[in-house]
Order: sequence, then structure tokens, then C-alpha cells
Amino acid sequence: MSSEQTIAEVSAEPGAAKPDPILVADGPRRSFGGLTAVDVDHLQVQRGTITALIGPNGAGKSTLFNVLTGFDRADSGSWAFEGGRINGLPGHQVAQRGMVRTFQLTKALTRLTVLENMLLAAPGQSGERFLGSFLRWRWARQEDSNRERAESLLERFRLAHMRDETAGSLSGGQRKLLEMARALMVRPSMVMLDEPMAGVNPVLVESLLEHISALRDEGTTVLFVEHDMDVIMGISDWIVVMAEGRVIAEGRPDDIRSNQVVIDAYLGAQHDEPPQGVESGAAEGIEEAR
Ligand SMILES: Nc1ncnc2c1ncn2[C@@H]1O[C@H](COP(=O)(O)OP(=O)(O)OP(=O)(O)O)[C@@H](O)[C@H]1O
Repeated sequence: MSSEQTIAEVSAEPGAAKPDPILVADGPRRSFGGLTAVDVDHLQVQRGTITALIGPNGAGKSTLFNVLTGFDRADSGSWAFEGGRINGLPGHQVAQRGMVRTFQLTKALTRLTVLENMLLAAPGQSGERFLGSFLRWRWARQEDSNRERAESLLERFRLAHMRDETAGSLSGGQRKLLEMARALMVRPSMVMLDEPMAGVNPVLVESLLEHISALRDEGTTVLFVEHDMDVIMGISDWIVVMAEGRVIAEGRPDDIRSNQVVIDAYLGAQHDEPPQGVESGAAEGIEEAR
């Protein structure tokens, strides 16, 4: 039975148990001063699915991403990836275990070429100066395989012709492709994408969506934060909705479209802050579907 078939049988409720979860989180909590940014009871991500993490501005989505991937420290909670506890591990160790998140290219990275960006994201980038001759030989072999993988990912993401250009010369959409390609250098079993479509033109959105579907079809689990409701409803197998730090709803796109708690959360958030941009589109998308 495929993961999609099994996810179809899961009850649409916050904290729902999944048939084959790749990630299981118990009580991740993070506050900043008096503000509780994340306070999630329980969350499971089903292996082999595309799961969207959505919610109004300030819901805690990015903070939850940061905490789970070891790029921010939780106040409490424990979580396991592929059955092994990963809370407390730094980001690079979480990535080594196969759970990798994308990052926006920093200023420093935009000065490097596209190919150099890929190679920097490869495994085994440290310790070169301490290597003995045998290890240096092995390292060289590793370099060759990293380069091969980088070249083939650049082909796949249609960036090969840009390999020697600086990353800073890429368009917004091409940068998003590069961010995704970089994440795949370590052959992750789960990728976490933070707003992969932000600022991308419609043609490249299509291309990014195809890449995300292809990852799922190859067996990679995808968890992504996104605001565009058409994208979310169109591509997700499962949707997790956060508001005010908590998971307030979970389900398939059809469950979420008609979920009054979700509609209220978006409208409530808009009431606090005047609707603008994608946020207003998001709430309208949900309202239209009622
Ligand atoms: N480093 C920080 N210091 C203080 N407050 C923070 C910090 N990071 C996040 N917050 C606060 O935590 C809350 C959750 O923020 P977070 O960025 O996780 O939400 P989000 O759902 O990702 O929002 P958006 O969709 O706008 O990106 C917000 O109120 C935010 O202001």
C-alpha cells in the first residue's frame, strides 16, 4: 500500500497518529520572552508524503521548522526522526541523519558560483587539513562523487548552464531551485522547504511544483511552509495548520478547506492585522471553498 493510500485513512484531527511516521514530535515548545511562539502537543509526519505546514502570519511555522531542524533551541519537548531522537542535536547532525531544510542563500553564498554552492552543501566538508595520505585519497574520491552529484542535480534543476556564474546573478526563481538542489546534495530522506515559492514567477512555480512532486514520487518526504493556497491545495497530501503556536487542524486538502476552525484562525488573524498580499489571498481561498 502506498503512503498516499494509508494517509487517506488517517482521521483529520490535530496530533493524528500516522501509519508510518518519519518524524514524531512530542511537545516542542519555544518562547521568546513572554511570547509563546510554538507550543505543539504532538505532531507526526507521514513518510513519503508532501505535507504542508500552513497558518496565518506569526503562527509559529518558521520557529517550529527551526526548532525541529536544530537551528533553534526549544525550551522543552522531544522529537524523533526515523525512530532516533534528534532533539538537542545541532543542525548539521540533524542533516546528516537525513532531515534537511533549505535556506535562503546568504550574501556570502551569492558571491560563489552555482557549482561552488552545490559543493559546499556536500557531505564531508570538514577536516581536510588534518588528513593523512590514505584519508586524503579517500577524500579525493569523495570530492569526485560530490562533483558528479552536483553536476547531475544542476542538470535536473536546469541550472547546469549557470554552473560557473555567481549565485547572485540567478533570478529569484532560479535561486529557489538552487536552494532545493543544495539540500539534495546529502541525499536526504526528508526535505523541509520554507516558502519555496516566495517571489517566484508563475512559470518557475510550475517547475518547482514538478520538482517537489518528483521528490515525493522518488520516496522523499517533503514538509513545506507556504502561503499560496492554490499551491498548497494542489500539491499536498496532508496539511497541518498552526495558529498562535499550536496545531489547530490537520487533514487532507478537502478536510482543511471546509474546516471552520481554520477559516476562523485566518479571519481572526486578518482582523488583528489588516489583510495584505498572500495572506488575504489565503483566507479568501479558504472562504471561497466553503
Ligand atoms: N528570534 C525571535 N525573537 C523574538 N520573537 C520571535 C523570534 N522569532 C519569532 N518570533 C515571534 O514568534 C512568533 C512566531 O513567529 P514565526 O516566524 O515562527 O511565525 P510564522 O508562522 O513563520 O510567520 P510568517 O508566516 O509570518 O513567517 C511571532 O510572534 C514572532 O514575532
